[in-house]
Amino acid sequence: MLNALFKYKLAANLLFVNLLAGLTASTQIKNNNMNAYSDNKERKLIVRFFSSIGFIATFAMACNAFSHADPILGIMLLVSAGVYAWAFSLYRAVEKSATTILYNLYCLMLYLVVSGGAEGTGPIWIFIVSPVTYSVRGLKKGTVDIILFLLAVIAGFIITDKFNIYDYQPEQLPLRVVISFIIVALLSGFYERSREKYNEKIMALSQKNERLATIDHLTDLPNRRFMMKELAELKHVHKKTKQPYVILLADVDNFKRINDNYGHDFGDEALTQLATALKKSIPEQGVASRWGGEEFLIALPSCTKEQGQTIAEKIHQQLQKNHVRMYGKSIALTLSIGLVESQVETSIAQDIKLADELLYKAKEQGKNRTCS
Ligand SMILES: Nc1nc2c(ncn2[C@@H]2O[C@H](COP(=O)(O)OP(=O)(O)OP(=O)(O)O)[C@@H](O)[C@H]2O)c(=O)[nH]1
Repeated sequence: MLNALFKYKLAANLLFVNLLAGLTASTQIKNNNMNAYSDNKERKLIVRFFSSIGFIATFAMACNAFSHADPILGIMLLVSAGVYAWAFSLYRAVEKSATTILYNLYCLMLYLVVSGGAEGTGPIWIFIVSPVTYSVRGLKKGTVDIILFLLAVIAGFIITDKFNIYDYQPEQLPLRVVISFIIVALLSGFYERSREKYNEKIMALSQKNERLATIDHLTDLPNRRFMMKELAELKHVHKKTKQPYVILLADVDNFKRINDNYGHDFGDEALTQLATALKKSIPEQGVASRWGGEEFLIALPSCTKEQGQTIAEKIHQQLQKNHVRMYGKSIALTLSIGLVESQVETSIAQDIKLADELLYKAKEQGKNRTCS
């Protein structure tokens, strides 16, 4: 009878551990999808999954304990099932829910160790602990928790032996359970470590791709795509707070001639040095972007038309002072700029169109100037 019970519990335990491994693996597959990556969402899913499984398992075990005339075990399991149900309801407070699930599990496991559970098979359940802990806590916190839990289990076995609370048969069972637990914990820890490393790599790759998608590779300035997002944000804030901002649309003068006279490489170098000069000339909260070709769009948050004109003037002066130098050749770049202060009632497209018109006015008026 005891043998059958032992096998049944062992099988149930294995099924449980495999289920947890499966869930962790499916989480990892989902995490591979860079667009859908969200640690927090996955964590919530894991915590909710564990609390529901915990509730179902402990509730079924409680019914079983009552039917086998073991009311104390039955009550303990019922209390535990109640705590799991409560943890499930804490879905949004994910940390609180995770801590509740874990410590409820530890208490129940320690009780099973000390009391022996049903006919001395209680300790078999402790193998659930390491995969649940790592999935919920992560590698570092999980390892600390598992070590503390293991020490408590060893203390539990010593206490049962010393005070004869439960007489384990065969006598070697506690030692074997502890050794197997350590092996399972090490394997789970190793798996969690590779999973975390893999996730870190994916996150780094995702950030790199995101950066590449928003940065112009020649000048290292944000690209047009990034600037469109920035402008949308500025317009949104402007509409809410009425705080003005300015856009400068700048075009390099006679750039075709520079390319023709000095070569394309020199032209590239000129654009790179121009980008550096722009970054130096604008305030820290300003954003200079490469709008396309030899055109640059600069956004100046919390800035009036007059302040924008001062900054545009600074840009003209900076370019006059710092010539582009390469292959022993040196030339002064000049820019024509269209300046627009954003209005609440205008759209981003309208602001850019107006800046473009003003830029061409600057070209018509003889270049190397700002029109607003
Ligand atoms: N070297 C280099 N040249 C570029 C790049 N992008 C655009 N250009 C060149 O910039 C030049 C722009 O010429 P235009 O549109 O005629 O303008 P411009 O010569 O500056 O004349 P204005 O705008 O009237 O002052 C073209 O010859 C493009 O090939 C780039 O990334 N590198």
